[in-house]
Amino acid sequence: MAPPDNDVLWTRDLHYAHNGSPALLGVTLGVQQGEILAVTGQRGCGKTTLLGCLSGQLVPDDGEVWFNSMPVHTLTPTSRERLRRDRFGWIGDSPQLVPELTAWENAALPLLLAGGGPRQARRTALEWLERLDVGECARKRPSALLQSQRQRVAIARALVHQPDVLFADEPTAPLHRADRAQVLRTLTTAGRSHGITVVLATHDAEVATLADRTVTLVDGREAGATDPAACSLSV
Ligand SMILES: Nc1ncnc2c1ncn2[C@@H]1O[C@H](COP(=O)(O)OP(=O)(O)OP(=O)(O)O)[C@@H](O)[C@H]1O
Repeated sequence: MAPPDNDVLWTRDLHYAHNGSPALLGVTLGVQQGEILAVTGQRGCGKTTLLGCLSGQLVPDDGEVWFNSMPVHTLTPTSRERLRRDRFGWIGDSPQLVPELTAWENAALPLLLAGGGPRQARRTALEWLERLDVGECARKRPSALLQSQRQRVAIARALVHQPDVLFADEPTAPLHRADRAQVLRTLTTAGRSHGITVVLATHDAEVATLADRTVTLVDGREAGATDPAACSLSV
């Protein structure tokens, strides 16, 4: 089944189990172009697994994932890798930077991997580092940075190539409370001004207020979604 025209991302009846332990039990949702969608729910409800399936990191056991007209669930590993590199950005709850590279080199990686010129890549990376208040760290390696600075560099790296979709899984987890609002503002402003669709997983209701829409998961299902098996038993 093809996705609705106005959804940039779309899933139908998504199921995923980690080593036999169910994490998603039939999630169906659409995300519109340029929308900021918060995925909320208690710890362990399936947020990270859902983002993993949407972004092509995980292949669902059942169900469909579409990015525009591309069936992500049937792509080869190489095509999924390319899709993730070229069209998606990812921010996790702990920054994974290349230790041998400086902050600006880390931030510029997506542009360099896409074959961009080093001078332009450096300039763009420096602009994002400035925007995220870590411009002064540009020449330092990750080991010389605070955890909160490393996370800002990771966020710059996720945005530097202006992805179509940014997946952010608890992006402010390593930040102090005072830093969170500024980083979230930068993220959402970047999303809105560059037309980037943002899918933001968080268990923090305050963070979710910055989104256009919120989907809540409960035990691997959307809150309010009913278990078809339970329905058929109850009629
Ligand atoms: N690699 C794994 N191996 C086995 N079980 C896993 C694995 N990753 C997640 N799970 C289980 O799958 C379920 C969903 O986990 P997931 O991380 O997607 O939820 P979450 O809502 O993102 O939680 P959190 O807020 O703690 O990150 C949980 O029961 C979790 O224990």
